[in-house]
Amino acid sequence: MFTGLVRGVGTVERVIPGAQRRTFVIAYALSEGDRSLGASVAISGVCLTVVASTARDFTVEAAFETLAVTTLGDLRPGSRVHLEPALRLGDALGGHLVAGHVDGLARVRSRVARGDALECGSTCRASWPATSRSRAACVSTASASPSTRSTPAGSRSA
Ligand SMILES: Cc1nc2c(=O)[nH]c(=O)nc-2n(C[C@H](O)[C@H](O)[C@H](O)CO)c1C
Repeated sequence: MFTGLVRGVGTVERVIPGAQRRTFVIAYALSEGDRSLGASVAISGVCLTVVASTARDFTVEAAFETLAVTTLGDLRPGSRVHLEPALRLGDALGGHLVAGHVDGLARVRSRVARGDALECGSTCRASWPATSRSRAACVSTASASPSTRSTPAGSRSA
């Protein structure tokens, strides 16, 4: 589980294509506990598993289904990604509980600066789950750091 509060920005160093998945090497010094093999990390809001790590970078793999419903397939060497290690028992929640399981894509229709906040209007696809589908237009606001929290992380223009 995650809070949705971004803890850092990593840079994609390498993208390795595969038949059923894509591998990303991300430059970012996760703490030792957060980069152990099998640890979950939210990469721009998408929960992935660490499959290799060093003191300066770590590696994750996105399966074809993950690539189909997120923006991860757009990542190239040099792309920047939002990072959040998984919550541990006892951590302060801070934000809210987020699973990191992305449902689908939305198209951002508008971006309006409102003081410190950025209001984004987006259109959800009909294929979204019923709970989301009932809201044909979603509007989200973020009161801090508009550039990192303005749109649903991991979503791509539909
Ligand atoms: C823990 C985890 N690890 C991976 C992974 O290593 N690679 C992958 O492709 N998908 C993983 N997932 C599921 C994704 O979070 C999920 O497929 C996306 O959020 C899209 O729903 C999860 C939940």
